[in-house]
Amino acid sequence: MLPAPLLEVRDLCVSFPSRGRMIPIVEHVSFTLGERDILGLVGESGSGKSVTAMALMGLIDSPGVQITGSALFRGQELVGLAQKQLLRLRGSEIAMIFQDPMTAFTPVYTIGWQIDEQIRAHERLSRKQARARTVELLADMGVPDPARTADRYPHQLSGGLRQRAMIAMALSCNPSLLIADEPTTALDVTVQAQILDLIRSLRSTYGSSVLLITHDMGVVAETCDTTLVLYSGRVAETGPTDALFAHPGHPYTAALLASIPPLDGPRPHRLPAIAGAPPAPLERPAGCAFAPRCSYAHETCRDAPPPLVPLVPAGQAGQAGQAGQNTGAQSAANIQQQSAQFAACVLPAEGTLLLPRLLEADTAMSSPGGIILGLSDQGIQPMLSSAGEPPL
Ligand SMILES: Nc1ncnc2c1ncn2[C@@H]1O[C@H](COP(=O)(O)OP(=O)(O)OP(=O)(O)O)[C@@H](O)[C@H]1O
Repeated sequence: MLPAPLLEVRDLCVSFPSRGRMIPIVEHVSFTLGERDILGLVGESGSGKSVTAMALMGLIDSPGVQITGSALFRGQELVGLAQKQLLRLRGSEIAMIFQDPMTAFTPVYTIGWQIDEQIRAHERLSRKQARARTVELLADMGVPDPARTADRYPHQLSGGLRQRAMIAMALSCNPSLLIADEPTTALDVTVQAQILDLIRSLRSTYGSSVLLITHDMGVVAETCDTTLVLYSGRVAETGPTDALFAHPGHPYTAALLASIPPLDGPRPHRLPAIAGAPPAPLERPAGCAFAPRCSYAHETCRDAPPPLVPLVPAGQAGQAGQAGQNTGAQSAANIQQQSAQFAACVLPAEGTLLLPRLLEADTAMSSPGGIILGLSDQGIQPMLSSAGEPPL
């Protein structure tokens, strides 16, 4: 039996009231974070990453905010949990770090004093014992001369050191879950790499899982086991980072990946940019929110949001079904018999892009080239070989 996940979020929706209407900022977000996993929540500015995290932490205190869905943390429901219980969870089981460490520290006390106090709020320790623990934590975070650094005020530290000190403070209560909201955005590249190393090491040294919020696909690639791509408040795609980078299933993910500078080979003069902008929450189309910017959009993409379906690279579709990884995968013939209309994924010949689309069976069968994966609510199977012939 698979171990229970640390955090299981289902159908999370967050809306804020404005001028007598509710504005849907986050819509039906679902994901699972395993023990000691690092999940990257990625998306452009305004896509709802922070709102998702703040909702999980119970940190949204806007009047009239509506949060629905479920977020089970070790089986305990976070949505609708009383502030008193949330407060107990925060700082003992769940901690959060932010882009700007100055939001975590007050400028008028030394960082050591502030971490000592955080420790003493959760453990019965003397000042001396708390300070010893603070120094140990700072040392673990790679802070040089931690005893002396503890006596410094936040403004006396460099950005990288302040970030390390903030992570030390967040870890002072040994949280099982660390939510890191853009923790490296304000840092230069070298320090950024060090902080990412540190975050990666937390699972082995502290046994923590991390929900890492970023708009940087490079950071995700280097750091996260699993990636969730958020677009305009909705999940575009989620999956193991390696698989998602190798076979992006959503054109938005593919476009984000195309905008990362290549590590080797000639650098393009200009990186491709995604034309247009995400829709405002009240102007989100009924269908896929990315459809207006998507050159692959099909008519049916505009009718309803594409369903999130389990995808496997075309070559592995049959094996996954046999191995039982693909929920109840069945033969293409069965799928054809059962569904006049089904979601299909078209994999172009070069094998780099899977496009989730809703297509009539006939349309899918007549699509030229590539492999077409037919989908019923039971699973996915190839409908055509790469030569365009039915595999049956
Ligand atoms: N308290 C609030 N009341 C109303 N709208 C809000 C509130 N907090 C956030 N929003 C709106 O929710 C949207 C998503 O914001 P959020 O901060 O989650 O985006 P993000 O993906 O984290 O972006 P960034 O990378 O820029 O931080 C924004 O349009 C923002 O204006």
